[in-house]
Amino acid sequence: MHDRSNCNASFSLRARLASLGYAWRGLYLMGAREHNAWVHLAASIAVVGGGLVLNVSARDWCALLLAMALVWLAEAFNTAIEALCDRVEPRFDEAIRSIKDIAAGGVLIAAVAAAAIGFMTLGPPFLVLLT
Ligand SMILES: Nc1ncnc2c1ncn2[C@@H]1O[C@H](COP(=O)(O)OP(=O)(O)OP(=O)(O)O)[C@@H](O)[C@H]1O
Repeated sequence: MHDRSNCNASFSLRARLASLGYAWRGLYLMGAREHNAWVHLAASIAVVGGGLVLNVSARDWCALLLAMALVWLAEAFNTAIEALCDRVEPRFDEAIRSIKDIAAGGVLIAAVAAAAIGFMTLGPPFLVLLT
């Protein structure tokens, strides 16, 4: 096992690039294991497609990108917390149940906020397109 305790190691570009690789691996694992990530991916594609078709402003793109990032961030932390919980206690445990439910609640908050932002930014130009 690697010794992870050396906090005073000098700066290394190679190590920074390796960290990026670890982060990409994390995203891949989230996509492979977490079905909710597929839902987020479908929603993200729909939002980006909608933004392009409706030609929304730069300010609206900022809101949409932040909303999508918020959901992905919440889902990533939720997935990591779930994996840690399953590793620590695979059997039924009331504390684990609460921890997982709280993490899931965080995703719900992010998703509701993102949906509201999506409706507020894409809704009006979509209605204009329809009429
Ligand atoms: N070890 C456990 N002890 C007690 N309750 C648990 C345990 N594991 C999961 N749960 C309960 O089941 C719920 C779903 O847990 P799970 O790990 O399947 O997460 P999920 O992400 O909601 O499911 P999915 O695998 O579909 O993404 C949790 O929110 C929690 O209430």
